[in-house]
Amino acid sequence: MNHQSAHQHDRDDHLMNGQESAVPLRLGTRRSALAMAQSGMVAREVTRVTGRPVELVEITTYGDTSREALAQIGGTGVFVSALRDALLEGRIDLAVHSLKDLPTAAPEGLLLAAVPEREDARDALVARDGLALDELVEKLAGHPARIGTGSPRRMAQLNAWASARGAALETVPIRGNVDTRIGYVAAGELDAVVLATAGLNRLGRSTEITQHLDPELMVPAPGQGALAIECVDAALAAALGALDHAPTRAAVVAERALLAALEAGCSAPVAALATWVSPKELQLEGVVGTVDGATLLRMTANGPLVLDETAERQATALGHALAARLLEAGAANLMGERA
Ligand SMILES: NCc1[nH]cc(CCC(=O)O)c1CC(=O)O
Repeated sequence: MNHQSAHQHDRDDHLMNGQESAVPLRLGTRRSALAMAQSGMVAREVTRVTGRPVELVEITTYGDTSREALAQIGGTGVFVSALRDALLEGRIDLAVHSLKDLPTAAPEGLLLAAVPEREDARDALVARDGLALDELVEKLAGHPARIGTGSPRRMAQLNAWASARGAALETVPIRGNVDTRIGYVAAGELDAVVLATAGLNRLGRSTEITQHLDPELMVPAPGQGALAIECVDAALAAALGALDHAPTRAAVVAERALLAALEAGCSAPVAALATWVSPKELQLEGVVGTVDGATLLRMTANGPLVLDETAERQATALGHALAARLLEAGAANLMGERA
């Protein structure tokens, strides 16, 4: 009997702990297939490191409802603001964003709890007939290849690639989710579209990629392929820190420092990619140009970087140093040339 009640006592304890840990964390997410895929993956990881179940809370952002071109509605923050509002109002406990959609300035009270390990940062071509970019323009024999992208950064680098080869290419501004964009190619309305490799991988659609666009051809957007987990509560942020990948965080901090410094000085397309050339050296490549591709400034900076508590400061310094060199080389003159 004694034995049984002791056993019962254990079970009650266990149940109480179980109940405490069963309070679900509310994870705010956009509703797009890509956002849901990313949030589902993060949700499983959050449960693994916190022991708590996660419930997805769908939030509609302005970027999801507006039909306007992103360059028109301002771009920065349109996919993010509604999620951040929900965090600050306590309607959700954490939010998952694509890091490249995250404005460089964070509002007071939000913590960047984790930057998980980055997926493939490269852009990807999804072209008709399984073609790569050079095969596409060759096959069209002087008729301009029609390539869909709404991104000034992608337009600038596609146009620069084409003019360096005397290839005929026309960028067509498009918007919409991954399905819609690939649909233009399937329907024969466009010869190709450019999308982020990471998004296609996360959606299980990597087989539709006909060419990975290496940085020599196209440097990705700052933060592309990486996710950001934001929250308000410091204890939760500390627990979610287990999902942080220090080398990824340092890389995206460098890329975003470059973006922030250039945003102040120009509104031209900006690309940035930081890669680890050794475990203690980060290389940052930055591109600023005009949408027509006529001017493309491209520079690289290397910095020794130790992944300790000063890592973010070192990465920021690397981004700022490269931005200063780009501005000195004329990046500021590209100001206002956004198309
Ligand atoms: N602006 C939309 C957006 N934000 C993040 C991604 C892709 C996923 C990522 O970069 O992590 C995309 C779609 C795309 O560019 O194809």
